[in-house]
Amino acid sequence: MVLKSFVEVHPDSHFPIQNLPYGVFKAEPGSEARPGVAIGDYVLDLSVIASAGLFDGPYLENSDCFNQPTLNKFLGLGQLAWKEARSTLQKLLSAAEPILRDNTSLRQKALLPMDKVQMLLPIAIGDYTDFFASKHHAKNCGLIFRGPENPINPNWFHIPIAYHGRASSIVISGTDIIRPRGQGHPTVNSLPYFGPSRKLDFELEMAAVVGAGNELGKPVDVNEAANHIFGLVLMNDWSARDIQAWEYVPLGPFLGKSFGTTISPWIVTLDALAPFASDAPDQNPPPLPYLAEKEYKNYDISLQVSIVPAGQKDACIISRSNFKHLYWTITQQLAHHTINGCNLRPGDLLGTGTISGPEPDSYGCLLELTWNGQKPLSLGGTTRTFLDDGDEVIFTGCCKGGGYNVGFGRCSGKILPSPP
Ligand SMILES: O=C(O)/C=C/C(=O)CC(=O)CC(=O)O
Ligand SMILES: [Ca+2]
Ligand SMILES: [Mg+2]
Repeated sequence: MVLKSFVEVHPDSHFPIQNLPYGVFKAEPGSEARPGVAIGDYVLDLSVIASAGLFDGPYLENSDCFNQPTLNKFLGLGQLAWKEARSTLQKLLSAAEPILRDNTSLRQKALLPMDKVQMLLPIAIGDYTDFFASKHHAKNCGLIFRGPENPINPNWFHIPIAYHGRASSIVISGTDIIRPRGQGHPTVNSLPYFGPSRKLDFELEMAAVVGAGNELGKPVDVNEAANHIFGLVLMNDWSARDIQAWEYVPLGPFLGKSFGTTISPWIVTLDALAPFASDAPDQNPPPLPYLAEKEYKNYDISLQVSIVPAGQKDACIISRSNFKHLYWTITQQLAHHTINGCNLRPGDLLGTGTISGPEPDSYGCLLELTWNGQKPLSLGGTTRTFLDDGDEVIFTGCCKGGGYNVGFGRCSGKILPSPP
């Protein structure tokens, strides 16, 4: 039988009792930030549950991890504490359990309507890394940026390539993104262009949130790597293609990427995603032993990108992709990240890279969808090559289970004009 909550949850909801993703919210503008989990259209305030003494297992009983303005402390406690929290919360919220169900005053204090609270960044992100793990995306970018000779560099099939991103400009879904200014390619015999980016793009990604870290000098074994990942969020790695194309040869992404990155507010745990595990694509050539896994696992997460064009009300779907298309798994990414001894810390964010599928309608950015502006997209009676000021980009992600969803909600951002 499918587990049910006493909280009424619509069958289409992303947040049934099987999910219970973690976020950080403010009940009112002046109030303190605190951790919560999503259940249907409500947020369960974990500080209230903790104060009521309802986390009574060995790992959480005397912990103040739910009286914090971020989830970092809880993440650092490790997977046994996460499992204890999940089983405590699933029990408390289940239809059969009277403790919270039948305590009206506690219920009113602990369950807050989601549309009344403000969601914040759930973690303090010390370091942010962005991988490049979709073969389809790597190939398309190679064809566009480097030509048909060798679209994918040979090292790509051996190394989960990444770049170090900028943590300070990571923002929560719903935050406006200011169009960056920067340098673009000179035309023949002229100086480089300087001004507002003319090729502003999104990148459909997900990101792993690091739970327990590793010590400097002590790499994480690839078959242990899942124990270090707390969960996943949706991520938009906003990218200015003109700035990127001019600056990144030979060193890689810098100002073309660092002006903003958006994440969704709810961290869906790997425990909630476990029923949706799917086989990752075959890796040929086989990876080196330190990247060889007992099981190559992705998750079947349907992803969708829509745009509300400037001045319009309705969203137009422009791409449908899936997390399962990633070539390098998140566990290989994490193991590779630490193989030189680099230490990860609770709350670090590891972007997967743009998640493009094999079909043109599953590409994960406008660079690919419009083939660098050569094939404009039609949407809502207008067309786009790259993003206009006023456009809003919305990602959603959801796993469909037997009788329930495990979803991520949305990750959105609207483009504001560059400063004058
Ligand atoms: O050089 C290229 O082919 C393009 C690279 C990127 O845009 C970097 C990036 O953000 C990787 C990714 O999202 O997959
Ligand atoms: Ca990216
Ligand atoms: Mg970015």
